[in-house]
Amino acid sequence: MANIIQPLQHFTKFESLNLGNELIEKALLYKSNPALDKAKGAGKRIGCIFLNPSLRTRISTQLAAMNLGMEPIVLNMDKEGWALEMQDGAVMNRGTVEHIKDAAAVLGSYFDILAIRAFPSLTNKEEDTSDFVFSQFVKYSGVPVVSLESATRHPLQSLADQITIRENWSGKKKPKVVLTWGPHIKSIPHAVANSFAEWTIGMDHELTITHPAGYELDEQFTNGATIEYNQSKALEDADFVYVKNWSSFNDYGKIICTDASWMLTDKHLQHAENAKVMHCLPVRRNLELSDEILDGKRSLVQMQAKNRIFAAQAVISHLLEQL
Ligand SMILES: NCCC[C@H](NC(=O)CCC(=O)O)C(=O)O
Ligand SMILES: NC(=O)OP(=O)(O)O
Repeated sequence: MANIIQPLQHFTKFESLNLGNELIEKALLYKSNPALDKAKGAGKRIGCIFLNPSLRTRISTQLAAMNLGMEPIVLNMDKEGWALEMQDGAVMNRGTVEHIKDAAAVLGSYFDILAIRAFPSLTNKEEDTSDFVFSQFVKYSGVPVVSLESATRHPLQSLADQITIRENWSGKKKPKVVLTWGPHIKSIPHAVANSFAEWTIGMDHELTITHPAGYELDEQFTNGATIEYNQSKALEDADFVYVKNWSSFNDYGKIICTDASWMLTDKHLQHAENAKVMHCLPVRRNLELSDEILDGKRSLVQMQAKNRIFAAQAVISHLLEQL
């Protein structure tokens, strides 16, 4: 394949329009021929470390690595690893068994690339917004690190989402993309919403974000988007509607609205006839998003999930070129 345009040390966030386009094109090439670079990662290993549950990210990242001839090894660190100590200088005379600086350095010595999932606590805003846990792995492992969803971002999901938008848009104008908050019963992280906004704006689409008052996201991710508190107004003439719950960012981690009328149904899209609907999954059916939408023609959710393989393959391939 062609030489890389923009080098990348770690894959943790949106970097540039150029790199975004390069990764989307690479992913689409892999989608049409998954075995295109099947010898590229021969003799190399990727460690996929999960501190939280996962279906798509866990499997798609392994498939992506295998398509490149790499060997993936998964560690469910939350269940199978030792309890990790994160604080520098801690006297470890309580529950934690192993310091992150020791564990991350060991993992770095075992693998050529590390991939880490580390969700936020949703109770400690400062630690979460600085991506403290994820950053410790980056700091101490000494190898390229891929985010499998950190406290603040989910870039492999966002890349798969942008690939899906690219495949489903042939209009001449910029597509109108709407990110709409949907109800949920639990406190949910901001990472998917932050990252989707960051990538959608970065890829130069028109983004409108709609949510109840009090659900404003961290502005560093939404600068450049239109914020519209009236959901029906926001949805008018939408080309893509991304549904996602997140907890309050200002009143950190709190649920401040449970209004069921925010759940997206076909009726909400009466002024957006051609709108396609997206969700990262897992989705709480008939709470966040109705069955009629998820099982209907508008839904892109299965395509998004499939594209996770090729998003990961493009990213791992890019990193392999720099090893
Ligand atoms: N990785 C994709 C989404 C992960 C997470 N969802 C969740 O925690 C759902 C949990 C539940 O529905 O009980 C989120 O939205 O950030
Ligand atoms: N969309 C997504 O990241 O799914 P998992 O949490 O199942 O990996």
